[in-house]
Amino acid sequence: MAMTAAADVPMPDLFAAEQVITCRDDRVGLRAVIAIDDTTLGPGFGGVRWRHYPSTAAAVAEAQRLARAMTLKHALAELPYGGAKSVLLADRPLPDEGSPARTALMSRYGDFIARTGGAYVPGVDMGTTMTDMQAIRDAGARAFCDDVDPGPYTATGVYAAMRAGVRHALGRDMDGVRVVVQGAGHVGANLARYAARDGARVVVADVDADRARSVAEEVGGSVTDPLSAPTAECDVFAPCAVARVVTADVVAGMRAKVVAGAANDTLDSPFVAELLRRAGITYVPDFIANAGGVIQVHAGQVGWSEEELAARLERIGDRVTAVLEDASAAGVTPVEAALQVAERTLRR
Ligand SMILES: NC(=O)c1ccc[n+]([C@@H]2O[C@H](COP(=O)([O-])OP(=O)(O)OC[C@H]3O[C@@H](n4cnc5c(N)ncnc54)[C@H](O)[C@@H]3O)[C@@H](O)[C@H]2O)c1
Repeated sequence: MAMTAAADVPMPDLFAAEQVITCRDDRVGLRAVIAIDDTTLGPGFGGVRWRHYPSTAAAVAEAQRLARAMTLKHALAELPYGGAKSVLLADRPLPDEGSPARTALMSRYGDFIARTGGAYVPGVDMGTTMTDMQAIRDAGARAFCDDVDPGPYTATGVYAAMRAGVRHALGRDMDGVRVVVQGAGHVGANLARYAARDGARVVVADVDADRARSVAEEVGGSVTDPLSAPTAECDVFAPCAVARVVTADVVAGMRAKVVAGAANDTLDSPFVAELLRRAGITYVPDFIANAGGVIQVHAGQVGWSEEELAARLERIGDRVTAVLEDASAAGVTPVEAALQVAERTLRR
């Protein structure tokens, strides 16, 4: 995810989402935007992001874009949730976690969320924590705040997606496949472990050199520098760090045959999907591959056993196979094929 403020943007079409709600309370320093993209499949579930935005328009645009992505993610993961997201505008330094000022702000935000009558269900996203969700819940709103790190579940789903991509593109299993993992964090480190366990040759890139080295040593792999990771010599590039790393320039120099990772918004623009297709590189859409975290949240809500959860995570691989086959048959990008599946699910 981009950590810098997005460039300023024009105010988006507010009617592109089912509902866009602004919330303000100067007494606690709250300014927020809730975007509920689509509730066809259920209540709009999506995290609360807290960061600085250059303008209200930029905040609304990000909330709407991320809410749409959640709609697609839930539809493709066959989860009974709609898509939503909210952003808190960090106009001044954030109160410390657990401080009375932060609790007051989150509690007030919980009042606003409760007013949606359950149409918006928040969870943790960049800048917010389980403690924040608890304060929102204490104010009477529904919020997902199980104290479980979703990273390993997301990694399990991404790995199922990667195996499906490799099978489709290269007709082989993971033994001996060269995988570059960009970002050795909660998802990437686990992904590296899973791939290495199956005999893949793993290369790790992270801006935190110590972290990259330690994960590489653990999995018997090697390290490459973060800047050249997307174009490194390999079979699979797995972006698990920041957004929009696959640009037109990267595609021109890319040597991987498969791109499969966790990073939301992996592609710099929709057209990059077409460039990848033309270059013969199989792109596994991020919003299918990285659904393991939300699947785990749902498992906690409905009480799935670990076995049931594991089976649901593996199903991500089946979905990837179906989408890649559809895309090949129709001569379209996997993103287009996936959007068609989502549209069919939403119109059912
Ligand atoms: N955690 C989840 O369950 C989950 C679910 C869906 C999507 N995602 C997405 O997956 C990605 C990884 O998530 P995470 O939870 O592992 O994050 P994380 O913060 O735990 O790890 C990210 C890692 O990337 C490294 N990094 C940052 N910038 C980098 C760069 N330019 N090049 C190389 N390394 C860089 C960081 O040092 C860190 O080690 C994010 O884009 C996130 O939005 C995560």
